[in-house]
Amino acid sequence: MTGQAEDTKSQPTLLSSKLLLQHQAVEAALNRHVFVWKEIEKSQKRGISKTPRSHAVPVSEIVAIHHAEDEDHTKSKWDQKKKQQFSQLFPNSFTVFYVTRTKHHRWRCSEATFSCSSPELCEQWIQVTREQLSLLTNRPKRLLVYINPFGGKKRGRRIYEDKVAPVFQRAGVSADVIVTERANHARDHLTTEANLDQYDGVVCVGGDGMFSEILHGLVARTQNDNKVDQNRPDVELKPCMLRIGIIPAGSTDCICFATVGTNDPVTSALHIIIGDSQPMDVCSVHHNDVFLRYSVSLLGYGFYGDVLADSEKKRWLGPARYDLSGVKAFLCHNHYKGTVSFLPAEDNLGHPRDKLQCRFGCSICQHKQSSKEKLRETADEETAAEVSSSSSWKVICGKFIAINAANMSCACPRSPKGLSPSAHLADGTADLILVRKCSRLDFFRHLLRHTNTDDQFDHSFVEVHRVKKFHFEPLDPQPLLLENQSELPKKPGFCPMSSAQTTCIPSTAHSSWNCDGEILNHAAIQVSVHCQLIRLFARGIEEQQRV
Ligand SMILES: CCCCCCCCCCCCC/C=C/[C@@H](O)[C@H](CO)NC(=O)CCCCCCCCCCCCCCC
Ligand SMILES: Nc1ncnc2c1ncn2[C@@H]1O[C@H](COP(=O)(O)OP(=O)(O)OP(=O)(O)O)[C@@H](O)[C@H]1O
Ligand SMILES: [Ca+2]
Repeated sequence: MTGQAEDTKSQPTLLSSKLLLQHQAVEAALNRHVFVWKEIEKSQKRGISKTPRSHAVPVSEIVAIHHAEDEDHTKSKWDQKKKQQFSQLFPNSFTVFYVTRTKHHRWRCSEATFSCSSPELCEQWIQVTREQLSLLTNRPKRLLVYINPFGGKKRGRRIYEDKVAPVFQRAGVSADVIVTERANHARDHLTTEANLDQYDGVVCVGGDGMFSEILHGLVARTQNDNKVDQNRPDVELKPCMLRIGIIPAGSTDCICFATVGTNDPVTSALHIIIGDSQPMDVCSVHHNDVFLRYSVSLLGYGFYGDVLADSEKKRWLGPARYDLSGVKAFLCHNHYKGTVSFLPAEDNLGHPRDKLQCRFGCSICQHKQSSKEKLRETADEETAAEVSSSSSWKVICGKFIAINAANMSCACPRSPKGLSPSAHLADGTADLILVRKCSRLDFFRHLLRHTNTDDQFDHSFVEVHRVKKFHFEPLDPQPLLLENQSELPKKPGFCPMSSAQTTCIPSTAHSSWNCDGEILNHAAIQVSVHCQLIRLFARGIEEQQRV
């Protein structure tokens, strides 16, 4: 039995009785925190006595409780029929649906059906359990769902209808669904139209691009409602009240993977139902005094900018476009001149190479949360100014193959540990990775380390800093105009001081920024990390799986 089951002893029991679980007599008990059932001593069979098994489910992980005969839309016709037959044999039965953990951080909705000795007892179990569930105020009741029908392998709608909607229905979560009709439909609807008062959360069904739409819509709406000007690079943004759920149906699903540990629609649906909450940092990106975009995962100039710029022309290839463009960018082996200046984070926020990974209940992110709250409570602006000026700006000038700012690990199926394995989801910092000009073989070694256990920062040409803000200036801020304009590359991605004089055209010495999978129009940018600006229906990656 788990530690939580031990809790039954210290908490007053709300209900306990003998029940039948698949012909096996059990002693079941419910208190505020846990529902436990224990087999009543089994009769000795052929002289072998079996140890009675017991099971404990935290109330916070109970999805729902229903009469066993209730219709269940998650079941096939065959299973429905079997259920009906069972209900005829055992009329006073109820089914408890609860979270179970399987391999690779996947969650599933399991069920156990208990038969009672009377209809009154059955009603009592259902009522008392539902009362306990209603006390869990963090659970959403009504959601606004946006589905991108064209994301990833174009299976968003099917994924939602087949895997997610039935589980929401079982849990009594209602959803207003909007299938998007164009890019930025979800963003615009959230920013100006949606009546958000009636919802407990917003869910996107799609990839990182779709998440980015929800992020931009929700953050813009919150700032507009609070009269905060997003164009001011130094402004303190208002945190968003509604949580965001991600049902993964995209090409990379990096944000889902790095906050849940897997890109599995049912797992995400269960995290939403039980009302998990994971705060997350958001980077604002400005060009001078003009707001460009927000980023939560990767801001990448050079290699990842070039990969993205090229991959946009190959959208028809689906998720494979990134691999093809990745190989192309690798072969081009471009490097770019520029100046990076950054404001380092305080020492107590760890270091990108300290091997302390951000996990469920991460102490670094929690510490940050409580100090942020304390600061808000005292409204002590002097202390705030002191904290933010505790370190000074550093400047690095050079030739870079890649400049990556990872606001979180960026773990994804392509790279399970991510671009910066020790980056934190909610610490108010990003890890700034500078990959200087090096040989193609060295860069290959560096890339390869994203897929194995070796340290990708352990190279002389790579440096990594934990930062709160950074600026980038390309060496030549004005794009160089060639005499013959037709010689200019169509996208800024493939260009410049290529050491591989293959198909790459020498030109402007500029790459472009990949901002969570969107190309930015400016190379010179100013970036600030806004600590815990949003919250997701997630809990971070769980350390040990209880299988
Ligand atoms: C030798 C194998 C090395 C493999 C190295 C893989 C490193 C992969 C790191 C992935 C980091 C993803 C960060 C997430 C960014 C998202 O906000 C964004 C939106 O979805 N996704 C992309 O921009 C999509 C970016 C996708 C980037 C894919 C890069 C693939 C590189 C392949 C290089 C192959 C060299 C082979 C030489 C023969
Ligand atoms: N109905 C629509 N028609 C066309 N584009 C759309 C529609 N709805 C959303 N989009 C856009 O499609 C883009 C890609 O969506 P999404 O992220 O879901 O899938 P993806 O293929 O995995 O892309 P990514 O690589 O960004 O994860 C998003 O930038 C979004 O703005
Ligand atoms: Ca962070």
